[in-house]
Order: sequence, then structure tokens, then C-alpha cells
Amino acid sequence: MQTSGDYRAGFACFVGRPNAGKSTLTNAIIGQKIAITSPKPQTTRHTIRGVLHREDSQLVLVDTPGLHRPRTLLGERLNDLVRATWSEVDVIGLCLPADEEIGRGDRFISGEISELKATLVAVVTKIDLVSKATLAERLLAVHRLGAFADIVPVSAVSGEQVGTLVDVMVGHLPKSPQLYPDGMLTDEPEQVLMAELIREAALDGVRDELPHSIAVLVEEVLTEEGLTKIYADIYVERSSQKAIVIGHQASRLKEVGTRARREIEDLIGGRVYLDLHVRVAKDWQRDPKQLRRLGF
Ligand SMILES: Nc1nc2c(ncn2[C@@H]2O[C@H](COP(=O)(O)OP(=O)(O)OP(=O)(O)O)[C@@H](O)[C@H]2O)c(=O)[nH]1
Repeated sequence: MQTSGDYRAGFACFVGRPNAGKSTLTNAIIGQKIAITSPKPQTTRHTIRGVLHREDSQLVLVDTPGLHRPRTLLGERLNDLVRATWSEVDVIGLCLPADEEIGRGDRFISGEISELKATLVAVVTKIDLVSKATLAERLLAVHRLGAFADIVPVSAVSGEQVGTLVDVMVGHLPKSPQLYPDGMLTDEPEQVLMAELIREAALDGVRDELPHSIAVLVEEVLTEEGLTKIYADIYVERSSQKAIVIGHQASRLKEVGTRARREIEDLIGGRVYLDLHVRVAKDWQRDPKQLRRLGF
């Protein structure tokens, strides 16, 4: 945990008209796709898309819905919500695709964000699609569009300049202690969701025998070359229950693992290796320390 010194941390979001490349850029920065939806009601007005951890900084990317031409009250409320989010972030990246001329939509959004306290960075996206000459023209047009602290050309597809963009955005974050724990990629409690899926699979068919005796703790999640490795422990209260969960020649545990793995793969949208261990934690339901450890 970093707490002081030159550490910077804060919130940023990308805005821009549809198709400007916001999602692709977010994924390129965070480095992995995150599509977990939390069953909990949102406690903040924005959804955290991902947290980029670096030695000296933490960049939290938040999602905002698009701004609409308000035709209805709902449309107006949505726009209020968008503006509320914009007013809470430290940096706004306005995405402008290099392969298209700046249009009315871009001017509209640019005008909307120009009065906010956030630092504005213009991000010229998809530079892999245009020639140097076109890019130069576009950069000039962006320069005329508004007052930006920086203008950064990037390609989320080739990765060119993505690191530079992050450096620029981090440079505009306030000095602040770390906001989220190390290793946390989203504020969705993804390890909790994974544990719930494993617990559901482990309970399937033995609910009557082990009504409230199973708890699951995800110990570690590692992502390597597109494979998410999950190490989790299934806790029961007695060794007789352990035998039930594992089954004859571990047949039941294998089924539990297969089912939970498939569901977690659906959840995170990627391949999963799931390592399950069944452990006895005597009377965990009555032990406050164990309960806290198991997330209750
Ligand atoms: N060649 C190239 N294509 C890109 C790049 N970034 C995004 N695209 C493509 O542009 C299209 C739109 O990208 P998105 O990231 O979905 O754009 P968005 O701004 O999130 O779009 P909305 O969700 O509609 O607001 C997709 O087909 C992407 O594959 C890039 O750097 N280079």
C-alpha cells in the first residue's frame, strides 16, 4: 500500500460520440476485458471500469452513459447523471477518431465538457487507420476545437502511444493516497462473485445434507496470457461433510469444479483454470474470526 509522497491517484473517463473508440481504448489501458456486473446496487454514481495500478499512481477509469439529445424527462435525467459523473472525475479524455472529420457531435460534447473542473485531454483515436498527413490535419483541427491540456494521438489496436496517454492522464491526477487495494481491477467484488458461483455448484444436490455449512474463499486470482487461474478453498465444518463434497474418488468435486469453471468463464468472458481445495474449518459459523475471513 502506498500512502504518501509523490503518489497520484484519481478518476478519469473517456467521452466521445458513438464509435469513437472509447471501449477499445479502455480495454487496451486496463489490459483485460472486464464485464462483470455486480448484483449489488450501485453505491456510487459511476461504474468503475477498471483500475490501473502503477508503482507511483493509480488511475481509475469510470464509465459514463452517452449524452443524448434530451427529448424526454428520462433523457434529461440521464444527461444529469452524465454531467454528475463528469463533475466527479479528475481527467476527461475526449475521444476523436482520426479517420473521421470533426463533426457536430464532437463539437457538442466538447462544448458540454469545457466548463468542468476536470482536466481535458483530447485523444485522437485509431491513428493506425490514417496517413501522417491526415493525422497532422486532424491534430490541427482538434487544436482549434477547444482548450485541451494535452492532445494525444493513439491506436488502441496497435497499442501505439497507449502508454504515453496513460502517462499524460496520470500526470493530471491529484496527489492522493492509493484509492483501491493492490490487484483490484474493478470495484465489482469479482472474487466474491466467483466464490458465490463455486458455492452454488458445491451446494447443488447436497443442499439438504449441508444446508448452511459450506463457505468458499477465493484465495488468489492470477491472469496469464488470457488464462485466469483461480485458487479457491471450499470450507465445511466437519470431515464427514468434506467427504460428501468431495464424493467417491473425488468425482463430485470434479463436477463441482467443471460447473463452477464454466460459469466463471461466462462471467469474465475468458478461459479459466480453477483449483479447488476442500478444507475443514471447525464450526466456522460460530467463530467470528473465521466468519470475517470468509466474508460474512
Ligand atoms: N483500426 C482501429 N480500430 C479501432 C481502434 N479503436 C477502436 N476501433 C474500432 O472502432 C469501433 C468502435 O470502437 P469502440 O471502442 O466500440 O467505440 P466506442 O466509442 O466505445 O463506441 P460506443 O460504445 O458506440 O460509444 C470498433 O469496431 C473498434 O474495433 C483503433 O485504435 N484502431
